[in-house]
Amino acid sequence: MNESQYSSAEKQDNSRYIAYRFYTETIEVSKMSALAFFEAGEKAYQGKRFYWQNPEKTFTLVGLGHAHVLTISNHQGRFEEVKRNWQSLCKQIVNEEPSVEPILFGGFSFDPLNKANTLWNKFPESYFAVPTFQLVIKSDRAYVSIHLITKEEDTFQAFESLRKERDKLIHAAQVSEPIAYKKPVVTGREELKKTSYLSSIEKVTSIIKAKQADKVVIARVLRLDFDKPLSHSSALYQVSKEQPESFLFGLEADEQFFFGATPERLVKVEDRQALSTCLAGSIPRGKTVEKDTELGNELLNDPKNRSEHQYVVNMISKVFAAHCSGQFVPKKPILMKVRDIQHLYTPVEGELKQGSNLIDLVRDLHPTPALGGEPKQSALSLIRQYEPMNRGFYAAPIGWIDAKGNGEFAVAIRSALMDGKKAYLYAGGGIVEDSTPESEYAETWVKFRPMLRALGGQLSDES
Ligand SMILES: C=C(O[C@H]1C=CC=C(C(=O)O)[C@@H]1O)C(=O)O
Ligand SMILES: [Mg+2]
Repeated sequence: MNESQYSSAEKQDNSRYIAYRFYTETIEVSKMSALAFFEAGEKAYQGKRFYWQNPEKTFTLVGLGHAHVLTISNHQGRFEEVKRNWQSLCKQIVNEEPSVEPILFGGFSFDPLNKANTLWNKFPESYFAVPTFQLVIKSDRAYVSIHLITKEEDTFQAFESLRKERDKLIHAAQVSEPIAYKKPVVTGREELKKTSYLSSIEKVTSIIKAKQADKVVIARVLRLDFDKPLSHSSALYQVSKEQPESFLFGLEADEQFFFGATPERLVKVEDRQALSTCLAGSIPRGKTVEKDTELGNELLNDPKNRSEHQYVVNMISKVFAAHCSGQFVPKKPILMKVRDIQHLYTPVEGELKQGSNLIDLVRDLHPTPALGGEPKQSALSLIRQYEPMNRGFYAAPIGWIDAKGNGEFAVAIRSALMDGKKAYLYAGGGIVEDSTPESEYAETWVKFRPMLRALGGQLSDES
């Protein structure tokens, strides 16, 4: 990404935004396919698009073009800066009561202090954008907004041409034929640094046994090669078919594309009600109802998985106690079943205290011990030391916040980075005292499955 194209938030103080005016205009349109709208922006906005849909499918969001970008490289204050910059920008919104709130979408990298070689060269360590064209589909109604953030006083011409462009995009999305996406053709598949991954589990397990940490999540990468570059809308389409009951997300940074279908919510805030998800502890689905129930019960009663899970519950409860009142945490986990895997699941709820907001929760929750470990700082430094890669945005917070402070962030797992004719798939697992490299390795295969099927990368003996 060419830095000079973007305003670096490091240089921005609040006063800087006073010169800006933030114009927004929304129209309601006939319901259309969100993916068709994303696809309609392929030529003009590739590299500057995003896609989001919640698991309930009650909220879909697509962004085309950048009305404003926040890239932050001050890793210590990155959450604060995003929060402050977004709040300042929202103060410049010209419209009194926009019918749809403008939205900031993006994410934070997993660990900006990890200096290992990175594949994520187009992704800044914090990367958020206000889209030029924003499609929101909620309660079965569709809205398209134009956002224009400018210092110019006279916006008449600029707005007129944006309206023309908006109408073209809507038309293209509404009249397009349903796209018959084909499965990509995989020409190669490689497990990167498999030996280092296996030995890092052994090493970390012995560190945990020596009581130097309680839990550490270790992950690995699988590379797929294709005969030609994949279209990003096709990648989203394929993965949505493989794991429909998840958050579906996609974020472009120039020619790189990060996407996935994750079952894990980091945190959602709606009218000051906060909701987080403890999701850790895994077992495959059974082929029959009986086998599936048996495996589910095994997971619910397995001490290793219950301990993996409990670290997450304790940590999220602590963060909620600091930011919320009236928090509710069920005493025992239940099962979350997605297509290939069952997880232990505990929802945590509370009401935001005065002075706390969504980004504060993201800052303090990330990474939960479902992705980092316990204690947090020791786990992060063990990951830096032993995990043979740079996670980039894998396992990191990705999501949106609107001008009223409502929004939702997911944990970007079950995901892949697409880069031309290559895709890098990520999966990991929680290492506790009684983990073994073989069973963790097997667990990552189950986690890779939906993405592998989506991209046509499974071998013939893998379902
Ligand atoms: C780290 C991943 O999953 C986390 C989320 C749910 C269950 C997990 C587990 O059982 O190990 C992991 O903590 C991943 O999918 O890459
Ligand atoms: Mg696990």
